[in-house]
Amino acid sequence: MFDHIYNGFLNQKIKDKVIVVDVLRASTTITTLLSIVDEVYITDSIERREKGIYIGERGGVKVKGFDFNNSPIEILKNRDIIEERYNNGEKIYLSTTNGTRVLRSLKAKEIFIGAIVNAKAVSEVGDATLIPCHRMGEFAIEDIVGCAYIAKYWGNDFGLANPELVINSEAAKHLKAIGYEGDVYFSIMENTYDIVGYYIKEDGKVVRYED
Ligand SMILES: O=C(O)[C@H](CS(=O)(=O)O)OP(=O)(O)O
Ligand SMILES: [Mg+2]
Repeated sequence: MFDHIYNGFLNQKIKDKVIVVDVLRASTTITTLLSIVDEVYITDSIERREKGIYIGERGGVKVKGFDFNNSPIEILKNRDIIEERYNNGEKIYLSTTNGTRVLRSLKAKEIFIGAIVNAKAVSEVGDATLIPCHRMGEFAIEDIVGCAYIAKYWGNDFGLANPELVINSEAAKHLKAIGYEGDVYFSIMENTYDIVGYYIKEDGKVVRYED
């Protein structure tokens, strides 16, 4: 059933508006960051090129030399220092294994960031194509579930808006194995935020969407 749905996502017509969904954890992290700062730069590099706050991971493990992992809980635990450094002029850079690479490669007129933590808010951007991210090139059930949570507000969740599917996903098992179980439970807390990230491709950054 899931392959059929995933292929359905892959074969859908890309509308002017797309919603990129990476529940574990890039979309959840970006939405969390936008509750603290006004913009998040998206990069696929793991180098520290200029002064700034570098956040990211490869395979779930914080990049050596980065400040924080792609972890919403780690970010909230450090929100004061992030806010202080950001207010002192440092940019925030996010680089993750899957989600930020999908963002940088996607071509669409308007690109929004969707997750379970902002499902209702992002569903209100209007008629959009849901783009579930992969996980290292493989099908990621947690991202299909995230799309279902958003589609629920359009009238049909395909019976997939089920947090157990996220908790029991391979990505969640991996995060639990490397000590980030808290992020899994944080990521399934529906509508924690009414913030929607909007990716300005030409600037390489995500800002809060103001409709
Ligand atoms: O950091 C994450 O949760 C994942 C990497 S993995 O799937 O845990 O290896 O990256 P993301 O780009 O957020 O899917
Ligand atoms: Mg992911």
